[in-house]
Amino acid sequence: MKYISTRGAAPALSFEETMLTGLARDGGLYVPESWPRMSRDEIAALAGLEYEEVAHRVMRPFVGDAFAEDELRAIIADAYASFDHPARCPLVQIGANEWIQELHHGPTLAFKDVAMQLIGRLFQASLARRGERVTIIGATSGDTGSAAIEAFRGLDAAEVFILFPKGRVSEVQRRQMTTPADANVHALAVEGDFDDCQALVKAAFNDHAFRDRARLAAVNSINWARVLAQTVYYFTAATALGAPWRAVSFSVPTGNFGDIFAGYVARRMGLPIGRLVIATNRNDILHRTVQSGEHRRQGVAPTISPSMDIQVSSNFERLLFDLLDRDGPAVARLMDELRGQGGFSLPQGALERLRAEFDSARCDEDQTLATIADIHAATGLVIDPHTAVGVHAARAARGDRAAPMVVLGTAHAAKFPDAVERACGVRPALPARMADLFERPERVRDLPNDLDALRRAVLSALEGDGA
Ligand SMILES: Cc1ncc(COP(=O)(O)O)c(C=O)c1O
Ligand SMILES: N[C@@H](CCOP(=O)(O)O)C(=O)O
Repeated sequence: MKYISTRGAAPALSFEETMLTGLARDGGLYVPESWPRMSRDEIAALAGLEYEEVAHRVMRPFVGDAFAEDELRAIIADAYASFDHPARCPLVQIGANEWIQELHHGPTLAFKDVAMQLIGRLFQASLARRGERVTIIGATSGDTGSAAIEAFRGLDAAEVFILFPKGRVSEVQRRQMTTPADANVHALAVEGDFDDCQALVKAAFNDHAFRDRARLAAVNSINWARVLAQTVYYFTAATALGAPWRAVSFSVPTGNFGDIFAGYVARRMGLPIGRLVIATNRNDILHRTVQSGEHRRQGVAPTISPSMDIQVSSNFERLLFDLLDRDGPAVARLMDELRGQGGFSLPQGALERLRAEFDSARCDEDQTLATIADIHAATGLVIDPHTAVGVHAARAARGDRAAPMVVLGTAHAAKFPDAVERACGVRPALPARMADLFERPERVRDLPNDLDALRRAVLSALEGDGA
């Protein structure tokens, strides 16, 4: 399998090269040159298998011969051994034919661990084989950062720089990033919002001299391997609920559009997904795009679901590539408009295709709090605000009640204790292994929203100069 850039002007790469490269050198995102299909029988055969076996069968066609059969199996097994639930991503019923898929059973209590635990190990194997070292720079609105740090901390082959928006992540999220003592981990608090952090990361990749000097690598969903690993749980949930013999719908709390794009990939592979609901908080660029065809960013508003406080949804570019019949130069023109003029209008055909693939709904702050309270009262479950946005959207866009609706439960409530307590009166506790999080010393450096400052911070850490 080869991977091509959404902007059409970078060389095609193998899976391993794509994973190690991150952003394409023309500024685009890598996607598979075609979507591998699974037959009905192959999908039916996934029902009841261990999560690890499903992961292997779903990902294998994308990985090609980059990793030997046994090596890939061993890496997958090791990655998910770090999860605290035997099903890895279990389903919990919350209503009539309505389910939450809990994706928070990994080490940092958010869905990011599902992919990050795997790609940390894939990177390690690959870099060891090649005798290479990389510098990871990542942007986070709270969860990617801690998952990346957990997956790469202490590794000789990677130096990790995580940019988070200062004052705009929860205290638990911040401490998860600032308390690891490993020398290869650098937490950077940026004066700005998540979009600023992500723009800085992309700008650093687009400075080719710096990128090559520091040997940059990406672990955001810029990296195709992240999205790929996230397609697996759509298969485990859907086959547990009757696919491929009936369609199963998903509601996905959405920010950077990576998690829901993984659902779109599963559908392209043949999984019968009914509705795919984009669930947004007040930062609703994606909902507005589906409603109006205008993809136009506004300022980022802080919310109680901070990990979704995003207005430039990176992976929308991957979808756009398909919506525009894989016309790279056309994607590049629209992305230039987004950067230069703050937005663009979807061409008519593209809007119709978008609406054929996705539903959308927006959830404001009061609705988020009310949903946490409702679910707690009805089921005793304590859900986090991002998951609540997903539940609200699922109910708003439900459609055929005979089709199971799965809400992706993207984080553990204990990451957002203040909002959750306000909503339902219960203050969710961190697991025992994290009980001393608030006593651990923090290590963090402030960073202005400035590319030059980022380059200096990275080079001074790597080379002891340039500061
Ligand atoms: C808890 C949580 N929910 C939802 C999202 C949105 O996911 P995505 O950015 O893949 O759309 C994020 C951030 O990515 C998150 O951390
Ligand atoms: N919500 C994310 C934002 C980054 O998303 P990614 O999937 O591109 O890494 C976060 O919590 O950091």
